[in-house]
Parts: sequence; C-alpha cells; structure tokens
Amino acid sequence: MKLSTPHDDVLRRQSTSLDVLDSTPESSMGRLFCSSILSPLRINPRLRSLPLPLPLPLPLQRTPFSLSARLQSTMSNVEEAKRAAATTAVANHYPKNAQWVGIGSGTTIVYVVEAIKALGVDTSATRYVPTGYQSRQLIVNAGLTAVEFDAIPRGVVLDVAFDGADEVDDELNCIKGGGACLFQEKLVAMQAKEFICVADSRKLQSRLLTNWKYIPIEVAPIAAFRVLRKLTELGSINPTIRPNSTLKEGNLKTDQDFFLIDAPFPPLLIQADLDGGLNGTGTGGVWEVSRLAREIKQIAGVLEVGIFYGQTGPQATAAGGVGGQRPVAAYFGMPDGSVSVRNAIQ
Ligand SMILES: O=C[C@H](O)[C@H](O)[C@H](O)COP(=O)(O)O
Repeated sequence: MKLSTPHDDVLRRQSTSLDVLDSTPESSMGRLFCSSILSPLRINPRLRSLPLPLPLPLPLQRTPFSLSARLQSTMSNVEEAKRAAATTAVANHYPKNAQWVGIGSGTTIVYVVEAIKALGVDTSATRYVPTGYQSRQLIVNAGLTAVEFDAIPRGVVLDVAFDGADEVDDELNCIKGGGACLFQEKLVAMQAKEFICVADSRKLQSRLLTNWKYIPIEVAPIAAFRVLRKLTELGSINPTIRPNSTLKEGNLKTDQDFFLIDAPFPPLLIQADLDGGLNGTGTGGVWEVSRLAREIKQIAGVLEVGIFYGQTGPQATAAGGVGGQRPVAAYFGMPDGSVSVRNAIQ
C-alpha cells in the first residue's frame, strides 16, 4: 500500500533526483534532504557574512521533465529496489507487539513506513521515534504516533530501529548523513536493541568511500573552519562546508542548527584488512574505519561523525550496555528485483 502524505510531492521530487544522481555524492539535492527542503530554512544572520564555499554544480536543477526514458526507467528500478529491501527488512525484523520503533531519515525509509503500514498490524500502542524533522513528518502523516527522542521514558530501549545509509561495507560499517541527518540517527540507533539498515544496491560496497566519496560530519558553526583545518591534517582532500542549493541561502543547517562538513578520504580499511597486515593509522591518508571515526569525533567542535561503526546492538547488550551504532543486518534491493542481505558477524 502506498502511503499518501502532504510531503509526497516533495519526497517524490527528491527521490526522483536522488535516483538519478545520488550515486554522485557531489549532487546537491543528495545533500539537502533533511534540513533545507523538508524543514524551514534557518540561517543565523551573523553567519551570512562568513565567506561561503562556492556552490556545488546543480545538475539536479534540471527539470525532471527533461529526463530521458532510460533515466526514468532507472529511477523507477531504484525505487522498486528500495521498496523490496524495505518490505523484506520489515517482514524479518518488525517485532510482534512492537512498543518502540526508531524510524530513520532519507528516501528509503519512506518504504519502511509503507511496509509497516502494509503489515496491517495494530500500531495503536506503538511509539515511533523519529531521527529529525522529515522522519517525524513521515511518521505523523502515516497516522502513527511519534515520540521525540528526548521524550522516551528513562530506561526504555527501542525494540528496533530502521534507517537508510549512503554506503555500507563488508563489516556493516555505514556512512550516513548524505541527506543531512546523522546525529539523531545515531542517538536512535544506539538506543535500540537492533539497528536494521535498508538500502539499494548502489550502497553495497566492500569498503566505505568507494562509490560515496565523503564523510558527512556535523559541526558547530563557530568551529567549522577549525574543523576543516584539522580534517586536512588527518588527510582529507579538500573538505568543504555543505552549502544550501543557492549561494544566497548560505550554508546548510541541520536539525540541530549545525553545519555539515563533507570530508573526502581514500577508501576506508576494515578490520579484515588490518588482520591481513595493512596499516590503517592514517599514513598517506589511509585509515581504518573506526580509527578515523574516533579521530574525527575528538576534534573540538564536532558534534557527530557520519560513520556508524563499532558494536551492534546485541554486542552492546552482551557487554552490559545499550544499543550499538552498527547494524545487525543490512538489506539491499538489487537491480534484478531480489534482496541481498548482509548480516553482522556477532
Ligand atoms: O542524512 C540522511 C540519512 O543518513 C539517510 O539515511 C542516508 O543519507 C540515506 O538516504 P537515502 O535513503 O535517501 O539514500
């Protein structure tokens, strides 16, 4: 069943653009999902006078009506792939008698909510925790009950959290934040017994930063230039503050009113590479996933890093904690209509 929401038009236009071009991370629309399109634009007047980076090329400003038939068909294939992945993920992981469910952000999560509704189960006692403005609108417009993260009663652990990703590696580390949401997504994932990732085949890579070229990092505006400098010292090649779609709108603001820095690095090594003798300590800009994520996180001014790594929910629980940021499973809709599943080694 396809949900119809007041934001459908926005989402449809958004996903149309993303379908065609979001595999090129430079695409501006791919960078604008959570904040500037679906939530009110908020620009701190003091920051308007800051020098802004040049705007990215805007291939997506071309009207969708000029898309070739081939591109349109690719678009609908990608949408079907997202839908197939979401349907399978929900069938396998949506709990019976769910009490608390995390709902992520982006274009793929729309199909997760659609699949939850299609289950036809009683959702009246279920609380859905959003990861930002778009996510909340999605929940509310589907007739589900949204409870903000800071309103979750103390001690409550979410049964499950579903979310998309920009890229997922062999060990299920993820890059997130391409649509400008990552901080609340990480909070929600880490408050859940298990985090389930849903994506299409373009996101399925053996190493992060293969197809998707940069790490989104949420930073305090006042510290942005300092963070840029530090990232360059870590080996990032030309990190930039993410702009809005037009120069006069200034830099993009997240749901927290922070900036995003997009930091390109060479592909990231995984644990298996270290076990095989490779060096991921940053020499020549080559980093192992978790090591780089920790290095970036400790830069003063960084709120959160768009790398989800480390423990899965069950691993965190076994260690006496709550939640983990790495998914236990990732579902990918494939071009042939099948769904490929990667499970985390526990
Ligand atoms: O910032 C956005 C989130 O991290 C999204 O989950 C991620 O960008 C994937 O989005 P989409 O499902 O639109 O590809």
